[in-house]
Amino acid sequence: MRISVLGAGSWGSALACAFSKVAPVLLWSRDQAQVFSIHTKRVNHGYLPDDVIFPDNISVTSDFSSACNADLIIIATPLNAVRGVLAAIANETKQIPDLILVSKGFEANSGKLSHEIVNEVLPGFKRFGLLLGPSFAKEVALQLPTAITLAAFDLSFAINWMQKLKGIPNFRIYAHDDIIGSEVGSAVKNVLAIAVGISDGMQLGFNARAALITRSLNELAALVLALGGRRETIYGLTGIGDLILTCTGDLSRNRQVGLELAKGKSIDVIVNELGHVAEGVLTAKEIHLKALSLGIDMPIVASVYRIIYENSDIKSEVVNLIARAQKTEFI
Ligand SMILES: NC(=O)C1=CN([C@@H]2O[C@H](COP(=O)(O)OP(=O)(O)OC[C@H]3O[C@@H](n4cnc5c(N)ncnc54)[C@H](O)[C@@H]3O)[C@@H](O)[C@H]2O)C=CC1
Ligand SMILES: O=C(CO)COP(=O)(O)O
Repeated sequence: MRISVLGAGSWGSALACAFSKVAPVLLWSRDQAQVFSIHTKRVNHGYLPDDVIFPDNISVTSDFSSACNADLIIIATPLNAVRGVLAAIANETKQIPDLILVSKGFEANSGKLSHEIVNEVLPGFKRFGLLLGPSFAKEVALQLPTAITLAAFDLSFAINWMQKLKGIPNFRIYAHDDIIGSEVGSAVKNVLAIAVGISDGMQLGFNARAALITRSLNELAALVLALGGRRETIYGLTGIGDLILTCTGDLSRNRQVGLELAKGKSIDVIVNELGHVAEGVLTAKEIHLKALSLGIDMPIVASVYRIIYENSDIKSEVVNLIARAQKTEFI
């Protein structure tokens, strides 16, 4: 079994390390200097801790063609690069290998989810799944216990790869067949983590954090159901699981964006300083527009949208959230 991972950022590198426990892995990066550095130093400085040493059965390449020659390709770029990567694979080979996508978000401008992008770029192609759930790259790379969901429209695809990837230490995969619910939860939680980061950064307290996470789950649930996901998925790893992780774990880049916004920094400065993708920034706009067009009430997402895109005052947004018209809890 040959596995290729496309994208040598934090998550692609962590997954390469994890999958190398069950098969040889070819890690592709578009950056030749990075390939040379990983090849010679066996670390991916700036993306994973320097004490994560790449095992010998991970090879690194900038040759896209050789990376397409695999039994399984993992696409681990930011979501907005997925369309181009899929097109490049289709351009490279007629025999497209099984694909697992791991990006979280809605595509900028189109508002599409990963599975919709696959359907557009590779019409009729069915052998793909999404690996999503609460999983900080650093902790996976350090082999700390992680449970994650592999969702596919065809459950047998997910079960097949769940079984083939068995044996990665401390990495437990659950198969699932609700791609839409899994994807939507994974995309929305990033925006909500920015909100919780703002609240924590403003030191609004533990009550506020609990309230925000709970009401966030309500918003996440509303969008999952409106877009055709299943209710049970909301309470799974890609729903509440990843929401809790990203809202409370300081390793989250999205939470960090919120913490920095609370200090009064501009979003451009924050994104520039971060040096890694925080999908919630672009996704906030897509989800806000989607909620408006579907008539779904998502006040926390709307606040994050206004703070990022309309330079709205953070303190006023907090006041407005609390002062919203009274309502029953579950309607
Ligand atoms: N870091 C994490 O803990 C986790 C990240 N994810 C998701 O994985 C995706 C990637 O995240 P990270 O690896 O953390 O981001 P990152 O910012 O650490 O790395 C992104 C990598 O993608 C590369 N890249 C960007 N555009 C590209 C393109 N057009 N073609 C080829 N390579 C390109 C960059 O050069 C960089 O190496 C995101 O959607 C994120 O939400 C999912 C689970 C965990
Ligand atoms: O998706 C993640 C963990 O499951 C990573 O979250 P961040 O992108 O906010 O770091």
